[in-house]
Amino acid sequence: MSVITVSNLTKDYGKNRGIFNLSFEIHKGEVFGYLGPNGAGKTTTIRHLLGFLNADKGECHIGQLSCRTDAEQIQRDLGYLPGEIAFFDDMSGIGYLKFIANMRGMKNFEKMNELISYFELDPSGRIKKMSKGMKQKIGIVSAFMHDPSTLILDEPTSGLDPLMQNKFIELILNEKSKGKTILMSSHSFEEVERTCDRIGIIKKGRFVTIETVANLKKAQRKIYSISLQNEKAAKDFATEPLEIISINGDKVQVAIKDNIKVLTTALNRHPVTAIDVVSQSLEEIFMSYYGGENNA
Ligand SMILES: Nc1ncnc2c1ncn2[C@@H]1O[C@H](COP(=O)(O)OP(=O)(O)OP(=O)(O)O)[C@@H](O)[C@H]1O
Repeated sequence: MSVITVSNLTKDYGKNRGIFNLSFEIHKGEVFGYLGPNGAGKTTTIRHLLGFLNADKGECHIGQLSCRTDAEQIQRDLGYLPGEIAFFDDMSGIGYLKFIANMRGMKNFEKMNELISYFELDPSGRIKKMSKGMKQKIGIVSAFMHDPSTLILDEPTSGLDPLMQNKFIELILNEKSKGKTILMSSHSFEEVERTCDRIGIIKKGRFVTIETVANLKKAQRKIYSISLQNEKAAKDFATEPLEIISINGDKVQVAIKDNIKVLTTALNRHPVTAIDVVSQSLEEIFMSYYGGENNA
């Protein structure tokens, strides 16, 4: 069952900036990672889902609600963590949380208190005086405290230290086990790898891929490091019809996708002393989609 549905969503800011014909669905109980370089269009998409922006073309829905016409209800029900949180700086952390709770008509504060202690947060001080990480924790508590069934989180761990990032990942896994549906934009490959079922990567406002994490890993070629008896043998090995990545002394690195037979034939023909698989991290896989560009 689709919980978040985006159809042909387009917002054209001119000069090829914005988002163009984006379509995707996020199913119940799924954690969807929304990735892309800076300026790719992640926040623009999210702002449409919250009903803060109206599309030039296309539409999006959360459950049965239209993000355009039912924005008020969506904003009340959804668990939303913005990329940049606009706080009332003069309020205390707890004052802000109670204010939001009140707006949502929240009666039960159990989850709010649990989250405050889980993230080791002292919300009594004024937000103005809080560190970036503390403010981020307030934002996270605010997004999760009413136990929403759907959450949209824009770079949720930015500003958190590694211990707290880990705690956040545990929180996501726990919420996922309860059937929550989550869209999460992120620049942290580790966080995405550990939490997401599927990933959509956008660049310049268009999808370059939407894939399961498992398939992304599978589709990737494998790198083998072959050790040979000496440098000359390594050079000879490198003349085989294989994709040679590097030759370094008596070691040759080759990339293999479907041509494993070519490799086994080559291995039989040369004085090989060892073979190691060089594992590629998901980050390296992502970077091949990002294309190594700094700009979207
Ligand atoms: N109000 C606006 N007016 C004009 N251009 C805009 C506006 N808002 C966003 N853009 C442009 O649209 C593109 C997408 O921006 P967006 O903030 O959605 O990217 P992002 O993927 O969230 O980036 P980041 O990872 O840096 O947060 C960028 O080129 C940005 O400059």
